[in-house]
Amino acid sequence: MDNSPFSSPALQTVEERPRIRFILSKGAGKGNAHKLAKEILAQYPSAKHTELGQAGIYPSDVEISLTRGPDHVSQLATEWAQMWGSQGVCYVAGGDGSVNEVANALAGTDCAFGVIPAGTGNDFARNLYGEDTGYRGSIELVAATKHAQFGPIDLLQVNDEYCVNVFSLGYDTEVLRKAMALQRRFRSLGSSAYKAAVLRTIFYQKAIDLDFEYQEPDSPARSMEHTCTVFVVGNGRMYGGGYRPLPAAMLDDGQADLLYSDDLNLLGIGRLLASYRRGTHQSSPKVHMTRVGSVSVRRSDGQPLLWNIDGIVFESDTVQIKNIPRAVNLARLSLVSE
Ligand SMILES: Nc1ncnc2c1ncn2[C@@H]1O[C@H](COP(=O)(O)OP(=O)(O)OP(=O)(O)O)[C@@H](O)[C@H]1O
Repeated sequence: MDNSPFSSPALQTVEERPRIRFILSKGAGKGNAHKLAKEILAQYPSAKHTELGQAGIYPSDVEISLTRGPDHVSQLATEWAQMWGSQGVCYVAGGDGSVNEVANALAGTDCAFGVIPAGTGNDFARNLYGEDTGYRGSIELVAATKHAQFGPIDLLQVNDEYCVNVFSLGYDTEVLRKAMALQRRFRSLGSSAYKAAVLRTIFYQKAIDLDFEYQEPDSPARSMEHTCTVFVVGNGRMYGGGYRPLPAAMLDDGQADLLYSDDLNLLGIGRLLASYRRGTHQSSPKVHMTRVGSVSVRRSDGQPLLWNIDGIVFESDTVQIKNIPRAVNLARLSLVSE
């Protein structure tokens, strides 16, 4: 795969993980879960539909489970891990929130997970498969599960949660919060909600005075006081529906990528967003990037900090981030067109 987000080759083949559960997240994207279930049955005619609490009741290697409530993604994954351990894999069809929930449920277990993009932004999936694959691509990926390979990836531990893709704070998170509110009102907006949200937050305060400390590999910890408009840490490369703040991040290299910017005015933010697309922001003197094993950050004024992991918003006084190498096993799927 060109521009691969993996630094090491896969370790396992599909024969070693024959027990498959497709978890179809009904809260994600444009609500294609039922359509996708039919496509899975076309690929795996002996697959059985099961609900939470019914794992393994049929003698079938492949189960299709539609979520019936907000906690079902993680509960269905936990149940599968408990039942099949190192023989198991959960493919989650959903967006970044659903992927985050599966990764949190399976971190530290032997069960693997894979991703069939079916959300709105699908930023984690874009790391894996290039630009948004669309519905047709998702169908191809269902077929590709028959040739999956598996390898461990890192997760960020952010306070008490795991992050599979990207952590960011401040103005980014305000944009995200607005975009989510717009998507709830107008589901058909899809990822255009992020652009609309940038326009709606144009007069918000964009820079925050931060106190932070980070640890680069084999170096003493560095402490900083800095006014930042953008502050991003991740193992994934993209956020916000395809913006690419961390273009060189690897999912499995044992380190996270950190980007922080200086205080940017409106024009500076516009330039940064445009150069994210091209990956040219790395040469800007207003943008600082490095690789880290851990980061801690808080607002200099002691106020609570607004932050998000994988598009899920949180608020806390301080944030402790630690990269956990090889924390969970991921299925690597190849699109035919790659
Ligand atoms: N049946 C359900 N009822 C209510 N919530 C559900 C149900 N099934 C799944 N969910 C929740 O809906 C949320 C869907 O968010 P997700 O991030 O996956 O999709 P998205 O917001 O469309 O995509 P993205 O984050 O990539 O923009 C998840 O938190 C998931 O747990």
